[in-house]
Amino acid sequence: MTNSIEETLSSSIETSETVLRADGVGKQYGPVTALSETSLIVRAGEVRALVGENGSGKSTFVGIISGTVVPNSGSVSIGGRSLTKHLPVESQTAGVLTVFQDGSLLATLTVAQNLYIGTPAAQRPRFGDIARWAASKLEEYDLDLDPMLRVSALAPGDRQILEIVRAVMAKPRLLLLDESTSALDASGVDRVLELMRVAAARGSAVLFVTHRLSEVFRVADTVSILRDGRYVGTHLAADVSPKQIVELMAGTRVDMEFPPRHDPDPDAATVLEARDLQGDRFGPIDLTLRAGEIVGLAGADGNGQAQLLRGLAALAVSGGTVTVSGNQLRNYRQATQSGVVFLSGDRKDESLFQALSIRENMTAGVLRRLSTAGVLGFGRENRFVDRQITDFGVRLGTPSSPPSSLSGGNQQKIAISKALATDPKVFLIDEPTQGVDVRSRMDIYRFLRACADAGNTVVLVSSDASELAGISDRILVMSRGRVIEEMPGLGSDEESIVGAFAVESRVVDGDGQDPGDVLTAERPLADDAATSPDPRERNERTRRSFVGWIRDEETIRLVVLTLLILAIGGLTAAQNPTFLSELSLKNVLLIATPLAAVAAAQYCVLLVGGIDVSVGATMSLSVVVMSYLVQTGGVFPNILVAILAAIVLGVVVGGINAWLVERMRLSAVIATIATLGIVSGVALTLRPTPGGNIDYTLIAAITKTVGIVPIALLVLAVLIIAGDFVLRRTGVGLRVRAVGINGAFAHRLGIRATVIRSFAYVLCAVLAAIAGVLLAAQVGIGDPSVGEIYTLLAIAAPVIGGASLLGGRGTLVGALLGAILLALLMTLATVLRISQGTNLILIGAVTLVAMLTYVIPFTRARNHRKANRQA
Ligand SMILES: Nc1ncnc2c1ncn2[C@@H]1O[C@H](COP(=O)(O)OP(=O)(O)OP(=O)(O)O)[C@@H](O)[C@H]1O
Repeated sequence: MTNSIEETLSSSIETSETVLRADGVGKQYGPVTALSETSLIVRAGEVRALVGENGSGKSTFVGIISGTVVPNSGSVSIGGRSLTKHLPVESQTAGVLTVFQDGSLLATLTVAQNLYIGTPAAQRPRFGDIARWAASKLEEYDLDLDPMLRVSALAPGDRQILEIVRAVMAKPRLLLLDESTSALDASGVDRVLELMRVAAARGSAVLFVTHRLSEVFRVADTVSILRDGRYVGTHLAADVSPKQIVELMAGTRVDMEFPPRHDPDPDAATVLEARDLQGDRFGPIDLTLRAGEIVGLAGADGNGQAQLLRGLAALAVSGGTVTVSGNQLRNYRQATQSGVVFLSGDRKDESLFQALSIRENMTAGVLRRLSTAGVLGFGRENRFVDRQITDFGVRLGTPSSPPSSLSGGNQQKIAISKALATDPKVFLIDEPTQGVDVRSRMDIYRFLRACADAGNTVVLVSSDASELAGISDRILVMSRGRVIEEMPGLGSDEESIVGAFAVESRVVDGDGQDPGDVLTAERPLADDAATSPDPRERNERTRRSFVGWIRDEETIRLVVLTLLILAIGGLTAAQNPTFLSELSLKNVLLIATPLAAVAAAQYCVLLVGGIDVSVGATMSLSVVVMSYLVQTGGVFPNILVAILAAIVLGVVVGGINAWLVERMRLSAVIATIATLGIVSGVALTLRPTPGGNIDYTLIAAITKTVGIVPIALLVLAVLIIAGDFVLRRTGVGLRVRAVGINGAFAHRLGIRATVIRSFAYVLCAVLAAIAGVLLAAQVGIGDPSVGEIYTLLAIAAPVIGGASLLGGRGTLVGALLGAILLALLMTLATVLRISQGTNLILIGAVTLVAMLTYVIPFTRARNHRKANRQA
């Protein structure tokens, strides 16, 4: 075998254009060398596999090429164009599209919006045409998905394929796939390999990372190997065997035998018994698990295997019983007390505590064992952690780092070691070797077998049928949420397992039975709903078209909020008819004007996932500045000068906030609390006590009304509606919302998330300073603390209007209505002659009612949808 890539490849891919050239690239994370001196060339039309053990630097290499990781050394060029900025947008412009290990689909956006946002700008349709465009693309790639469906409603396998289709359909120069088949079953893998072939046939260079070596031999022309962050070599796939590749990856001989199985013992003690068990997408199911056995759950993706596994841990169960050693389980707490441990396939959100260190994650389940009289023994803890790291072959920098510093496979090893350390009686594990290299996979199989041999039971779900065949004593094949066949593990193989659920599909296709009875491998449960003639399905469609008619949930919120304002107004008028007088209503709207401006300001940062608690102080400072600049008899008693000064003030304060949050990486709350202090201090220094009369021309201009509505509020309303139009009906708006939904994913998609967030902070401060101008006209004097009460009101108003502190949600109009509602409530003390205290209680209570009004119906609607899907 040769290590010279050029000589090896020139014979096969011959004279094709060089697409990717990486020369000596390296990356260091503190003491960890993730990648060193790696040089690769990939040509047009070539499918290259990149393999290596966990932590060998594959994702780092993919990250460098796609612009998400900045290398410490070396150079990269795409199609002859050097990458110098190392940003996703630069790589994408050069023609690189990447499907990342943990994805980059935005769950709360629709399929169509996700397709749009991940497609290079030059190939995107007009924003108004995205539904039709997406439908035609989905049809072209034979993907049976509703373009208007939210991605969160898709099965994991469908998400993975959607993401790959999105990249392939853009015909990139270089297609990068980082473990893109890890959650796919056999038919899903077939599709992805086919998509790679299509991309290569069209002239793309394809580089894919995988731990499934069978894929290398099915699709790759060439294979490059990394070991411990170093480039080992590149070979023609036809010239090497799986065993050779494994040994090149490990640098040593590797035993690839599954651990030996014993004959099943029918007299072994029952450990877990499930009767009529049912829940989301599965059941009713009867199951008996015995001591010493490993049971595999097989089936096409989305047929209830993962849900049944959760059900056995008493999670999300809607009926039936689970009994462990005679104790009936009512919840997961009881399950864990009875020795049941469930390890989810979602290691990022459910298996590891991301905020804790690797060490804390490893010891979380065994603290009692490592403690004396409730005090953790450091020596014992260190010895335990060191042993686990060695036993599970974890490659890491230091155990005090967070799990995010580990490669994907090493995170999985930590998750498994953490679960096994608790000596589970029943170990329920979803995708145990997802993202794990071949050698470590064998180690994990041995650990699972040892767990069973100790008299416990292991149940695993895996999309890899050969894994189930190799490790399981019994295999339960599931279809449409039921167990349709049981087969012994011994003697089974990938073909016989996949054949068991594929037969179901042939039966349906062949004799035309009701497709609702049996789920096909091609049409899993989640998609099945789209074509089923079930009456509940019709209800769901009617509901969807109703929601479509009134646009969406955000619109429902606006309607509810308007009704709430009218109801409170009506009740107040019934108590005190003078409330409906022109003067009284005008008063409410005047109070609402600066509040609406600062609420819109706050919404700008909330939308992109930030928060600015300095807005009230900025308003105060703006009022103080106005009291000098546009005071009676002053030099510039002019509204334009006032606005200009507010813009300058806002740019300075917002610029500082943006710098602290985006550049210095301070938490938004902490950073803006600091600016709140500084800005308040400046206001107090300029005007230690209230003083300086604001010029009447400014007051008159700002408090002028048309009927009962202040002109300033009308102008604001027009700007707010225009803002919402841009945010919800244009591609620019979608990209801004994407930053709030998931900033990291938006960055991967080539969206300049940092620039957008920085701009949001500046815009927020500018609007807050303008709100200060509006307030100055109302208070008429330079009061240095007049803005204080707006600090919290500015957050409450947009949140009442549907914004989320987590970003990406709500509308500007919602913030406006929230401000009007709060202004209305603030006037009640005078109108209803109630005490300030009672008024505050009322404001709090109505705010809560407003929020609950949204939450309850939507939670019900969600449950209703879920129930329909389960049916
Ligand atoms: N952000 C980070 N901070 C610190 N160390 C990191 C970081 N990202 C990766 N590493 C380290 O760099 C090394 C290479 O990681 P990388 O993710 O490239 O490996 P990989 O080959 O893709 O592994 P896997 O197959 O498990 O996904 C690992 O040891 C990992 O712990």
